[in-house]
Amino acid sequence: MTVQLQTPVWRVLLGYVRPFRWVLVAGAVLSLMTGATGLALPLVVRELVTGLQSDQGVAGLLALMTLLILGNAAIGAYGSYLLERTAESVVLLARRRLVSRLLWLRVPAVDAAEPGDLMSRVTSDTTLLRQVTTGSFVSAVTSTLTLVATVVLMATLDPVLLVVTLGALLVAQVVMRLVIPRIRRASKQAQESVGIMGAALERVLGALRTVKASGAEERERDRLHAAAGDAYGAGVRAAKWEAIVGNVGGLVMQLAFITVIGLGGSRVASGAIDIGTLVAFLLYLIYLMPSLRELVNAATQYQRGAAAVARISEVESLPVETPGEPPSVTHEPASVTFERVRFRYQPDLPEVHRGVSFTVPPGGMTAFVGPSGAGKTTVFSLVERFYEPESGRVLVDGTDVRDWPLAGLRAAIGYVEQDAPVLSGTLRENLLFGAPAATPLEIDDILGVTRLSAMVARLPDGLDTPVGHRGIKLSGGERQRIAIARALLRRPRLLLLDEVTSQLDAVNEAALRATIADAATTTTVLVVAHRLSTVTMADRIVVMDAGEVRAVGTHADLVTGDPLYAELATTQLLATAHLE
Ligand SMILES: Nc1ncnc2c1ncn2[C@@H]1O[C@H](COP(=O)(O)OP(=O)(O)OP(=O)(O)O)[C@@H](O)[C@H]1O
Repeated sequence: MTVQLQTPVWRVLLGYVRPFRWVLVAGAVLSLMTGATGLALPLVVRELVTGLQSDQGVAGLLALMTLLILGNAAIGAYGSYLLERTAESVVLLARRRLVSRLLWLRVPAVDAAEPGDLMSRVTSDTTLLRQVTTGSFVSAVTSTLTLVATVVLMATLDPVLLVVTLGALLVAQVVMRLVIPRIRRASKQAQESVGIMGAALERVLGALRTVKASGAEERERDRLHAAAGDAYGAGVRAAKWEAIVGNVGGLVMQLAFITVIGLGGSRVASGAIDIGTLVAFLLYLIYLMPSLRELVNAATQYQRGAAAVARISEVESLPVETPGEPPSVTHEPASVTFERVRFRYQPDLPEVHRGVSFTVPPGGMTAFVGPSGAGKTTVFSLVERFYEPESGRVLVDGTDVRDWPLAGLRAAIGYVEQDAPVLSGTLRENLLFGAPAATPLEIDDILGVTRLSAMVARLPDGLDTPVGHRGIKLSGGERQRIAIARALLRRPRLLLLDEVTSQLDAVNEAALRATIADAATTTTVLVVAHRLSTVTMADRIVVMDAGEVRAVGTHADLVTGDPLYAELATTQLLATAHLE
């Protein structure tokens, strides 16, 4: 997925953080208070050292020190809890936003994406936002402030020693500038490899039987190992640069420490500063280190987060559907009209519909026949408005589908796809998927109609039996009938059945034909049919070939009137002769 981002990464990040700004400010203030109590300590120590030297009472100072230490710990703990909690909230927000986006993605965008990669963006990339929120934004602010305050306090103690310290800070800064872009690149690669792994996993686990039957386990393992290896390589590269940045910083500070001790010692000896001041200065130098480390950390976390944000924003910039008004409840059969519809799936692919026109009046049954690839399933996809025509119009009940509220349009339609998908969950969940408000009586009724009652009765848990991932525990015919039952339960105005009889045995097929005939009395039924027996009972047959409608008529009309149909009828449509 390569979508060019318009908004700079920090802006996108701020967008995620904005709802929590006040908690973050509170967390930052607490962090600063921790810093301030920490910074006050060396001053108290200096007084203590001076007090001890001159034999003054130091009980008060000791009590103040204890208070500062305890206060520092308590405020620090609460502050970091607040920040971590907020960071979790940012992740939650990002995940919810992504999920809300994903479910409404337009179908062409889904066609172009890898589900496993999309999944890794929701699960893995979002976790990186966690560190950015606390590790980056807040730390950057608080450690900068602490750093500045420390430096100011150091300046008041001894400007000469400060110059040495600033020199060290400058070196650390140069190193950071060199290394940080490399961390970002490595992080992006690591996240991309995780996405590739997700996609490869989804592909393999989704078709594990085929993988096994093809003996492809080892090859697929190698692909996955390679992706995992890439993620490892990129992760190690990032770790290497992070280690360099972190330790160069530490090294520079230690050198500064040694220099300050040497130089400071000689300044104490010459009487330029007293010993208490040197001790306090050294303590500040020690305090400087965590702030500096945090700043480096903030910068590296930001780079990691930036890589993740880029991947998250790519998903957020994909086109989504707007469901529109809630559907009105009517069950009248609907009409369907195609007016010179031209359509291609992608701009660089050939046309799949090359001026398709037909009209289906309300009610009755219409069969679509034609060679494989003629564009029959595409008719259904356009009626559902999964895609939009390049030119021409698709009308349902006389209204262009683009002018229908999407939710209303789809509520009017019951659609059984070619491979009749069943979702993991129980049978009941599958049946109620399209009609959550259906009553037990209606379910019973539909089970009878789709000849599922006997099968359900045989199951120990009846309707509450889990069907397995994609209904793997069901037979192909059972899956098809459940998909049909699910569509019928919606009491649709328009029923789209794509090759629903293909996997049924003769008895069930005859039963289903009766069901379809029954449905056609109250609903408009469109079927893509591969069985002659289904086609012959249709009120009208639309013969499609190479993206065009060749002929429309009844079986009797077409057998004599259309050579392609006559050929299909004798050679390609599956005849169930013994039942006819
Ligand atoms: N999502 C898609 N992206 C790109 N091309 C597609 C997509 N779906 C279908 N096609 C192409 O569009 C053409 C028509 O497909 P369609 O599924 O409408 O044919 P069909 O008549 O239903 O065929 P069959 O009887 O084999 O199911 C085919 O050449 C197919 O390769």
